[in-house]
Amino acid sequence: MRAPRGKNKVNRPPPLLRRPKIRCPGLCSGAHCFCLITNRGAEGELFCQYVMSAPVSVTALSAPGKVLLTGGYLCLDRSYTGTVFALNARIHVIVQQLKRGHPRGANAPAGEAEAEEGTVMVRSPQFVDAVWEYGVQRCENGGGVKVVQKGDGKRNPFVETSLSYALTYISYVADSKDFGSLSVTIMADKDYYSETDASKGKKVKGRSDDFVDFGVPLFEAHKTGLGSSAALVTALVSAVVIHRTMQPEDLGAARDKLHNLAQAAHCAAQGKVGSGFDVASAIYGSCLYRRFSPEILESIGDVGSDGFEERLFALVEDSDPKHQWDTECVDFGMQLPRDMQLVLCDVDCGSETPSMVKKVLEWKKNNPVEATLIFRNLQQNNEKLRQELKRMAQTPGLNFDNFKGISALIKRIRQHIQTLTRLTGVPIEPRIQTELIDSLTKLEGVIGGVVPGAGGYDAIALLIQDDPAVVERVKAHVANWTSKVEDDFGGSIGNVRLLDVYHGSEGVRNELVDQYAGWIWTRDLATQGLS
Ligand SMILES: Nc1ncnc2c1ncn2[C@@H]1O[C@H](COP(=O)(O)OP(=O)(O)O)[C@@H](O)[C@H]1O
Ligand SMILES: C[C@@](O)(CCOP(=O)(O)OP(=O)(O)O)CC(=O)O
Repeated sequence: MRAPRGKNKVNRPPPLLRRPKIRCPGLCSGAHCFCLITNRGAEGELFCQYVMSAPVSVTALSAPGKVLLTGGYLCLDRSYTGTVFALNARIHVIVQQLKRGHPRGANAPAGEAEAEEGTVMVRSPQFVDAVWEYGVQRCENGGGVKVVQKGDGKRNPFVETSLSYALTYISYVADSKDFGSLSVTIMADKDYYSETDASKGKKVKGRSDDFVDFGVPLFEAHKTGLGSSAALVTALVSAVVIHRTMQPEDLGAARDKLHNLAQAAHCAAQGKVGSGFDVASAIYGSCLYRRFSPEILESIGDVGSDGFEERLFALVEDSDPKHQWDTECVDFGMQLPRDMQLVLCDVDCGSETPSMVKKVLEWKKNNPVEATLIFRNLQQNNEKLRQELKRMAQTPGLNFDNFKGISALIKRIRQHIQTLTRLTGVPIEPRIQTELIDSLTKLEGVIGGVVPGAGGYDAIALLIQDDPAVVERVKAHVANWTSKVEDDFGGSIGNVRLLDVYHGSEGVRNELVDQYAGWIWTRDLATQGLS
């Protein structure tokens, strides 16, 4: 079914005043010195507005990061499941419609005539030089809509693919290829990346301190492994689709289609079909996840190939009887039991998931009997743990003293993971992680801990009593942590620190724009009654 075309949600503001050209000290990091200064900050400093045009409507939403508590490797196979928890760390995307047909005029670089028809300007203002400008290209023979990066800056495949997929879908649904120009701002909660000197720095007057300035280029930032790309792709495709074809209140009803679109875009950007648990939790929130059959995405082809838009439309609408979506997200939005909290400990070390996955799958293929035995054992215990958590979440009046069964189940799961580590020769739970989890588990108030997802030298997940004193105890324990064992894979642990991240439960959701004050064009939004 074709959805109605988007409507402007607010009245257009009066045209911007043109001012003399000055290098911008602010939001765009000076990268766009062709822009005209139009805004004054709280201390009288001038900020640019990219001057292409004035924002006329805005859509803001966010999607959560994830932690795959159990089911790493298993959930790549539809015979098994994974329990994924959404986190309260979220990636936000704000889409602003820019005034139509407004050329970049005298400031436009030569040879960019097509930019005047449709430009997408994407910024991640928490990072240095994180600005990507795209022209919108219509492809022949139903090949869809492709965004083409201008300039020779480092590409961002996740942003680029999400935009191409979202615009292709919209143009087909709305039967129009006319998007005007869009500005997209990406904001990430601070715990997606390790701290930097800048992120620990002082608050900037007039700018919301819900978000921090990392002060480094994005590609130098050290990820903490919360699933930034899946949350980003999910928030970005959802924001663009909602912005152009729906109203924010349609988000709930559109979830399944947005899930299909985000899975397709994320796989294309990654260049591989993963289990998709991260995109699913970004859309639906915490859930028991069973993956989709990988064949569903195999025949989609590339943006620009003949008939791509029709194939993408059928995929998103789930209208191809030969390739029907079979993702299962059960109990989505599930909660933890009362008096229980989930926290993550960053070990400042990160692992290479793709090669670990490849090696485990190779081992599984070469050792089918052993692999089935251990995967089944793991699945059974993972399922027991999930059922127990669910039962406790639904039982009133429980507290920490009731969590002994959970501790025992986690221990058993870890024994199987340690066996898998030994058999595969892949550092899923390497010895230095075992040492850290074991020592944390002995602390009063800690229920248990696991290496989530693919494991490796990534952050560990702890279930603890929901009490600030326990958080302080864990923090004190890991401060100045040094390993006393020799690692079986030669790994080492850097700074261990408790991330300020908890269970969040909720999937993609609409956001209010006032929380982005100082990061987006709030002055204009305020005059439009939006902030
Ligand atoms: N704040 C951001 N702004 C723009 N792009 C981002 C941002 N955060 C992440 N990305 C994109 O996601 C990529 C990281 O994805 P990936 O390596 O799969 O890590 P993760 O495990 O966190 O998903 C980055 O290289 C970048 O392309
Ligand atoms: C191995 C896996 O089953 C789980 C990987 O989980 P992680 O949370 O480790 O993933 P990344 O965000 O890619 O680092 C692969 C999958 O399911 O896709």
